Amino acid sequence: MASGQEPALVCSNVSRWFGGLHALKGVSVTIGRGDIFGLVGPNGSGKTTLVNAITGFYPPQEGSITFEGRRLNDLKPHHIARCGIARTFQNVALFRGMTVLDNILMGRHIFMNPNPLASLFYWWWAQREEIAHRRKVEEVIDLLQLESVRDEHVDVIPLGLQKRVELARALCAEPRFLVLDEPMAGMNQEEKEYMVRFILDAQEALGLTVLIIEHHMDVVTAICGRILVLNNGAAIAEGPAREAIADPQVVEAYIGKARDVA
Ligand SMILES: Nc1ncnc2c1ncn2[C@@H]1O[C@H](COP(=O)(O)OP(=O)(O)OP(=O)(O)O)[C@@H](O)[C@H]1O
Repeated sequence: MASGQEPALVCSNVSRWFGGLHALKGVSVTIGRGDIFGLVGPNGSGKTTLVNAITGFYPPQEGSITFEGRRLNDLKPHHIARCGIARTFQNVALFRGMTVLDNILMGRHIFMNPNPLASLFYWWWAQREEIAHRRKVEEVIDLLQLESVRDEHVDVIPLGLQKRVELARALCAEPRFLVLDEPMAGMNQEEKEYMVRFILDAQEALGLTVLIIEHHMDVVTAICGRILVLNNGAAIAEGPAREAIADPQVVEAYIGKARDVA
């Protein structure tokens, strides 16, 4: 984090085990407000596990995670979402059989307060709430240029667009901190370039802090200020993207994995 910058998220000595597997080994990192921060490492190095710890899916068993000064360790994922953290998933996790519009609208669920009695007596209030949700959804559809597919079923649109719909759904939760788990996975070059543009546009327009897991190093160096590199659950390098990627330990971690696979 740059000196004088305010921290958004602080992980201190975060550890997580799955049975006998030590998947995160005392990882510490501070992410500054407004940064696009990269999380990098070979397959199985613990990137998604760290994201799952931050978002409450698999809370850390040791260490602490704070967001804007508030401890997240004991909060459920939906409470963490209400604190202002939204995420997308490594494998597209959209509601099949539903349209693009309905999927994006689901991003508003953290603000919905389903109380049938209140809705009956205060129909005008419920209606006003519905209009506010729709307005936010339309804003995001505009920002991510999804107008032409809004009424399509998500099952029939290309993967690149499905990933953009997931991003739209996350943005509808009005996060201040956005976690993207491999948003470019499976995309061709053109789709990747579009996605990079939309992430940068969203970050700038909405003043977000972004944590992004990414395997494409060209993307990492293009959009991330700082990165953390994990290997076998441990942090092996942290710093400005180009410098950290060139660190001999990082080069060895990637070459070592390639050797194991060959
Ligand atoms: N829910 C789980 N139950 C058991 N083991 C898990 C679970 N989640 C992750 N792991 C294990 O923890 C280790 C780290 O996995 P993780 O998914 O965090 O790696 P990653 O760096 O995100 O990998 P990739 O780049 O392949 O997505 C792996 O050995 C994985 O098999």
